Amino acid sequence: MRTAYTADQIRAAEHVLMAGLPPGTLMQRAAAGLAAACAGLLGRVYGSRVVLLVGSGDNGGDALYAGERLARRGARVEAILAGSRAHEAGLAALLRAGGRVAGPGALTRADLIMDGLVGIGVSGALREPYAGLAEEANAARAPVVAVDVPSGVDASTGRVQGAAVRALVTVTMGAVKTGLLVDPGAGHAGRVELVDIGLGPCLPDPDVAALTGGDVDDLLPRPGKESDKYRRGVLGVLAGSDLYTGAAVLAVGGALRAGAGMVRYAGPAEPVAQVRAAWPEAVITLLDRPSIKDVGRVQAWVLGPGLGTGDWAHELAAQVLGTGLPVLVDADGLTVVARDRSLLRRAAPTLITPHAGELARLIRAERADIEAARLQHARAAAAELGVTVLLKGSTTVVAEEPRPVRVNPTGTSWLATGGTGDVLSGVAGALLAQGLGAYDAGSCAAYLHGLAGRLAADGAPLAAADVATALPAAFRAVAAGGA
Ligand SMILES: NC(=O)C1=CN([C@@H]2O[C@H](COP(=O)(O)OP(=O)(O)OC[C@H]3O[C@@H](n4cnc5c(N)ncnc54)[C@H](OP(=O)(O)O)[C@@H]3O)[C@@H](O)[C@H]2O)[C@@H](O)CC1
Ligand SMILES: [K+]
Repeated sequence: MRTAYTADQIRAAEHVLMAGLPPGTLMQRAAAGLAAACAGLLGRVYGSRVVLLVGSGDNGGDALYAGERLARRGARVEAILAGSRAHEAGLAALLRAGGRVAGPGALTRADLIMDGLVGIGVSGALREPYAGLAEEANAARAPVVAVDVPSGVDASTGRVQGAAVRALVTVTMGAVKTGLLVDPGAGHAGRVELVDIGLGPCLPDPDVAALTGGDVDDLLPRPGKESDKYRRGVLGVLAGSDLYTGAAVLAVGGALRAGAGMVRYAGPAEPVAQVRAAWPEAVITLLDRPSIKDVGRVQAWVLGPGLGTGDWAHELAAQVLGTGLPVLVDADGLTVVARDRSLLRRAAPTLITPHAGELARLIRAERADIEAARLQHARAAAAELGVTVLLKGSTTVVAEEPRPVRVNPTGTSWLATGGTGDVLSGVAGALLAQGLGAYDAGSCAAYLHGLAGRLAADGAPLAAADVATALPAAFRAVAAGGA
């Protein structure tokens, strides 16, 4: 499990750790790790040109001391001082080692740029000249190594207001910051390398966590010798309408490929015909009225993809949400519950899987605000609605009170295409039916779906059905430890 922390959590932990150490110890540990990461990127340090962007705080201090170390190994190190002051001892050390102070023009001749403008001490959008320097660094040909966080990214949330550095690598000190795992910040951070400065024992419970392939493998239910199709978990899928048939096919496909012992599909004639043709494995109930009475026993429900939003959908929603079983609500199901949020008041687990627009309707917020601050909104929605929230998008996050938000590390932009959400709902529903809690089912499903998306896309556009087809490969990659 990869864990991450807010700026306040890091500061508090640093405070405790620093109290027992000689002054400057942590910054030297940080600088040593930073210099080693830069040396690794440069390959040959001697003679290379390193340009430091140095802000007025300790983030600049880290850069100056790392610059000193590289200068002692023969690099030509130049520091651009962005603030009215700079870390005094750090600057003196750099100058003693042969480094010098330069103007912004130095950026064009750099082999490597170190971004030490601001770290966890930033507040608000970057001011000038910091903002302009961030943009010049982004435009330069040299790779950028961000110190602790890319300047302009909020370390606690991943929010970006205005200009922000785009790094190839972010070398982060002591612990990963939440903003490095959540877009848009994650998109600016590049590869995140953690420098151990001894903070571990001082850290509180994490703010967010990201599953690894190994974690997913540990969480996934495996059929045992005693398993039969009923004991492995039966999923009921209420999806599709005479107008939208594809959603039903994709949701059932996702569920069948995600290990459900059996998938029961119930719907009107058109999607029934399509599901029957695509998935002879599914057990089908043709509905001539909105009732789950004749569907048979299930361990969990998926409600919503392509279901429509009229009385039919509302009646089915009321019935499944009235059961004591886990229910996943997606797509049209979300529109129905947004109109009548009392449907979500229930004791059994409920996993909702909105994208930003659907969540906006549910919690009466603006879509743009949700996209800019995904974590906070997912968390707030989970608390307000009393459900587990899987918020889909550039970074998919899973929030459930009172646990750390799970941030999904897999995925590809190619997944932003119609129907992939239907596959995801089938996968998560199948995991619910197999007995995983909503939090684990949601985060494992997001991981596997994102990985299947990557495998299916492989650098080219994909169709949602390809994601379902790639699911077995994703399961195998996780089991083999290769994901
Ligand atoms: N503590 C530790 O033990 C360790 C800390 N470490 C390192 O220290 C970093 C934190 O250092 P920090 O607290 O000095 O804050 P930092 O990120 O440099 O920024 C503050 C400065 O930025 C400025 N500024 C603020 N907002 C701005 C804006 N919008 N636009 C422009 N400028 C803005 C603000 O200027 P002012 O407003 O005061 O003029 C202030 O001077 C941390 O990320 C890590 O790298 C490591 O060495 C490990 C040990
Ligand atoms: K920085």
